[in-house]
Amino acid sequence: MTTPTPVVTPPLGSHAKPARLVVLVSGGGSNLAALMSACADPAYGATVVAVGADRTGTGGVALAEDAGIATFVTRVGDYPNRQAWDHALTAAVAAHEPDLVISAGFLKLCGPEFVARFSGRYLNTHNSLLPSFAGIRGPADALAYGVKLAGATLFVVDEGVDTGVVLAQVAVPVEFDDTEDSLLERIKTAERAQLVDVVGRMCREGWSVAGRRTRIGS
Ligand SMILES: Nc1nc2c(c(=O)[nH]1)N[C@@H](CN(C=O)c1ccc(C(=O)N[C@@H](CCC(=O)O)C(=O)O)cc1)CN2
Ligand SMILES: NCC(=O)N[C@@H]1O[C@H](COP(=O)([O-])[O-])[C@@H](O)[C@H]1O
Repeated sequence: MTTPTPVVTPPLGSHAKPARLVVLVSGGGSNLAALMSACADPAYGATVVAVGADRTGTGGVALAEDAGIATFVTRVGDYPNRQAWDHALTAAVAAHEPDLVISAGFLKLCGPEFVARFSGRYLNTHNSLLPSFAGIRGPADALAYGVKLAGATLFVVDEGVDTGVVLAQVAVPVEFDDTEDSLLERIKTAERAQLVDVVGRMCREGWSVAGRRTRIGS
C-alpha cells in the first residue's frame, strides 16, 4: 500500500501572535473553560476570540461574556432550512477570522458549507473512543455495551458524523459500579486535559495529515 503524501500545517501561533480560536458550545462549557484558562498564559500560543452556540442560555456563552470574549448564537429554528443555518453559522464564525474552530460539546451537525470553509481547521472533541459510540450518547452507550475502557477523541471534522481523522485519544477505565454521571465525569476530566494539550501543541508546532494518519508537530 502506498503512503499518502502528508499535508503539513505549520504552526499557527506564537507568544507574539497567538492563534485565533473560535469555540462552539451547546452546554456548560467546561472544555471551553479549560481552553480559556490555558490561553491566559501567553506561552500557550492561542487565544479564544469568540464563542458561538446553537441555543440561548448556555453556560459556555455566559463564561465567555463574563471574560469579555465576543459571543454569537445561531439557532437552527431562526432559519428557513438547515442549509440557511449552515450558511449563517459559517458567516458568524468566519467574521472572527479563526485559525482553528473547535466544537466543544456543540450538539449540531455542521453542513457542507461550514465543513468546506474551515476544512482541516475544524476540530471536535467527542466523549468516546471513536469509531465506537459516535453521536450524542457516547458515555451512556459505552456503559450499556459493557466496555472496560471509555475515553475521548479529538478529531478533524468532516461531513460525516464523528468520522474525521483522529488527532488524539485518551482512555479511562470503566468501573463495575459506574453510573452515567460518574463515567461522564471521569471522561470529561481526561478530555479537557487532552484538548488543552493537543490544541496548544497544534498551534505552537503545527501538524501533519497523511490519509487517516496524523501527527502533531514535525
Ligand atoms: N459535520 C459534522 N458536524 C459536527 C460533528 C461531526 O462529526 N461532523 N461533530 C459534532 C458533535 N457531535 C458529536 O461529537 C454530534 C453533534 C450532533 C449530533 C446530532 O445528531 N445532532 C442533531 C441534534 C441533536 C440535538 O440538538 O440535541 C442535529 O444536528 O440535528 C451528532 C453528533 C459537531 N458537529
Ligand atoms: N457528540 C457531542 C458530545 O457529546 N460532546 C460532548 O459534550 C461534552 C461537553 O461538555 P462541556 O460543555 O462541559 O464542555 C463533552 O464531553 C463533549 O465530548
